[in-house]
Amino acid sequence: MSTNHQAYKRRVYSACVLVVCAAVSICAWKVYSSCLERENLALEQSRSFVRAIEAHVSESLQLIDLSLIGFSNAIRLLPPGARLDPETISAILSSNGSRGRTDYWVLFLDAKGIGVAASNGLKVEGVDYSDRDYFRVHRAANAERKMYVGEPDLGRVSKKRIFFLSRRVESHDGKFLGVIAAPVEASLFANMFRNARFREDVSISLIHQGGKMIASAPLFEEYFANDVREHDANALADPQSSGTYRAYSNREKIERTVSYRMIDKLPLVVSVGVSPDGADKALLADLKVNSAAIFIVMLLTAGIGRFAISAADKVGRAREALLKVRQDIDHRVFRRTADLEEANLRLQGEVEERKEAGLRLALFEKCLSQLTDMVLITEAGPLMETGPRIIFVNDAFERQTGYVRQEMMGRTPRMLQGPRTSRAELDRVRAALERSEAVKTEVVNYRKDGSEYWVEMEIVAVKDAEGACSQFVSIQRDITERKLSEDLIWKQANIDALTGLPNRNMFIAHFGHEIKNAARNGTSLALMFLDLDSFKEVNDVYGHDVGDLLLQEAARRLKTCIRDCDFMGRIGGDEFTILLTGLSSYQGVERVAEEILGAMSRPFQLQEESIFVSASIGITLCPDDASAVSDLLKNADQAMYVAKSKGRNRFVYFDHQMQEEAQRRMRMAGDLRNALANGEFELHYQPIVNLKNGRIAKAEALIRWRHPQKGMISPATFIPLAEDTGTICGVGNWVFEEAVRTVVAWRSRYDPAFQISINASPVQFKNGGIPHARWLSLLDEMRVPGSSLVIEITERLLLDVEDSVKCQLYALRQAGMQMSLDDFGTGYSSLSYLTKLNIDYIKIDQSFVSSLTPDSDDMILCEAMIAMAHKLGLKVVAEGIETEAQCALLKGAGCDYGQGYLFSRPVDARTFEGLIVAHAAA
Ligand SMILES: Nc1nc2c(ncn2[C@@H]2O[C@H](COP(=O)(O)OP(=O)(O)OP(=O)(O)O)[C@@H](O)[C@H]2O)c(=O)[nH]1
Repeated sequence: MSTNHQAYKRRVYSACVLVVCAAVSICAWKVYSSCLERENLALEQSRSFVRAIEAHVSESLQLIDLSLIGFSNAIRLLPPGARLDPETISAILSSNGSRGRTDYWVLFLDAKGIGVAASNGLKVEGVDYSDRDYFRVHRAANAERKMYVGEPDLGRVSKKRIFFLSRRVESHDGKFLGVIAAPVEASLFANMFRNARFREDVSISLIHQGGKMIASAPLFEEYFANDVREHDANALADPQSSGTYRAYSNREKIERTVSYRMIDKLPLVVSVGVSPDGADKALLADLKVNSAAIFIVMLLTAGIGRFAISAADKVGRAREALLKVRQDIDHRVFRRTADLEEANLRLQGEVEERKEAGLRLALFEKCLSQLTDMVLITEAGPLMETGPRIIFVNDAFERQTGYVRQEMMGRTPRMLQGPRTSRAELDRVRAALERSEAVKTEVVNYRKDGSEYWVEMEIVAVKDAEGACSQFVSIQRDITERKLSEDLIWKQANIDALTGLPNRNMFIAHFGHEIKNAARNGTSLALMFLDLDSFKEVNDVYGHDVGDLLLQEAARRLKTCIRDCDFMGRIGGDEFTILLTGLSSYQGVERVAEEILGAMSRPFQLQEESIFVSASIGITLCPDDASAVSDLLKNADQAMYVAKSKGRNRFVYFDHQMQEEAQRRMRMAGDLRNALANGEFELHYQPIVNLKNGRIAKAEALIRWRHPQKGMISPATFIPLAEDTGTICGVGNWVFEEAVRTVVAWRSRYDPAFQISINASPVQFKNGGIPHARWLSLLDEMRVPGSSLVIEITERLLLDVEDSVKCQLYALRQAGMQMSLDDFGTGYSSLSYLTKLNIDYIKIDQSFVSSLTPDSDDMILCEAMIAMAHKLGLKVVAEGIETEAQCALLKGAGCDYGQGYLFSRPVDARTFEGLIVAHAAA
């Protein structure tokens, strides 16, 4: 049973209880109100009744009074002197209306109260009525001329229960004639009262004010003429008014509510009593009726309630069943509606989608046709055997390939592939597509006309609703230009343009791979570092173009000496590296090195010239010597450097002493960089003597390095290092400044024309150049002319002379400085440079002087060089003069100046000054 139904039942119970309570309350209220009502009604009835009785009695008595008035007037109007005898009075009384009436009659009493006659023939004549109250009242002198009602009593003649109405009869002159009285039968009113009672308990009374009962119902006979003053005291106490009081009748054993009323202007009281018992009975009857009604109502309520509950139970069950059915129906309807709405939405969505799809398709087609990228769509057909069939290509695809669409439909993308299309890339693409994965690639494709182009393509798998791959979409872009430029950039970065060999970058990268491969395979490698010997001279003598050709030819020859699996590159000007790979032993290495030396030593036939060069090779072994690219390259370089130093045209294996030597050089290079700042350099001076007069005319400044730990280090050791490391520029500047300061001092002290020669390295002219502005400003500052200095340059500088070098030499000469060509005769000096560069002095190398004897070749060469120099206007300085004989021979040959141990070793400045002084004194 549902909670609703329980609630309903509770409501029914409550309603029943309410109905019963209401019925009981209504009945109680009804009883109570009817009780009140009845009492009020009884009271009201008694009041109305008493008024009606009063009216009736009053009216009846007024009628009788009218008779009395009539008789009275008739007697008064009798002629004066007429006798009031019984005949006359009887005549008067009989002529009027009272005759024949039974309820009252009229009698006349004379002035003495003796009966004269009666209207009904009653024998009252001579009966004394003078004791009657009414007679006494009327006879009194001050008697009022109005009707008087006498007390009830039994009639003296009639013997009836009567009371008297009477009037005083006077003569026309006011003389008392007697009393006209009308005895009225009380039963007349008693009967009327009896008939008027509406209930058994009701009592009606007419009481004389004197206290005697005139008429009553019930118990008329019993109460007549009884003094009821005690009983009806309330009514008689206030004769002017009306009212109500409670009275108890001992005789009837009943209590009544009595309403009384005084009859207007008469000494009579009418009272009507109503017993509350009567009302109680009625109330009881009402109660019974009401109780019965309540009982019936309760029964009915219970019945209805029970019926309602059982009906409600049924209704509840039916309602629940209905509710369930309804809920079920509602649920179904709801679901159905939802399904329908969903289906409707779906349908609408589908319609919209189709519309959109149509629009999209049109848009896509438009976009695809206008796209600059190529689009190719294939079915997701067999990838391995025939390849997927083409089902769509866009306009860009047609333009790019030269095929029209119809030619491509149904065929496979293989029609675009060719010999340079990477198989490996295609395999990778195919593998990805078989997994339905998107894939990107760059491949070479071929147009209809056979020309190739690079494409960058991204292929994605189009999947159907079940996730199965249905098509492949390939978006392609022509990247030929990018590839070409990438290729070019790559080549520029990796390939030596002159020889087509891998350059330093590529060689190093490949070298790294080979080291890994060798480590993996357990094989060894041999690295050769090859530098052509004196290749610079080839350039110098035959020109750069010939040098290029020679390098190309050298590369070709080298290739013939190595296997396909070996790898070689050009890593510098005339430097080649050769990597012998997959070696199980080093036995073949030497043979290859010798073969290379042989190939290089064969003459190079270039531009109808036979040119001879050789090569120096440094060899290092991996993993025996090292396993890192940089270490191996360094090793081979060091070994090559040693091969050079051992006289060139040879190969040298790397050993660890070389490494130590290299490290020593590295340390020294570091020390060299600090030496300048630490003031570790000194200038020593060697005199240059004027051979004609024997005086010290000049001094060559020679640098010395006083190392704090290693002591004095020779320039032959550190100058090449300074040149290699670039510190030579700083060192050269220091030398210049120091020489200027010295020459200033010595010029002022000893010889205003004194000159100091300083050596300038070719590297100084190349690396940043000579800071001639700084040098000249120093000369200005020191107030010394440029001519106080001689710059000694080597033939190397002249051989490699470039415009920038020429400019610098020119600038120095412009400042007044003189030029001296050092080591003259040992190199490939071009004599034309001597005049072009305004050389002032040539210094004959000491190698010509050291073994100088008369008629020797060196003597002839020296004489030739001196003669040539003089012819060109140059002065000659002979170096390395150690003996007087040498000095004499050179002097005899016309040499201008001499320098050597014969005169002095290089000495410090202070000692040199001593030499000047001594020479001057000598
Ligand atoms: N023709 C030509 N010469 C080059 C090229 N690259 C560098 N050189 C020159 O090759 C020469 C290399 O000289 P080095 O190896 O230092 O000296 P070298 O004359 O060979 O003397 P050693 O090596 O000491 O035997 C320099 O003169 C460069 O200017 C090039 O591509 N073509």
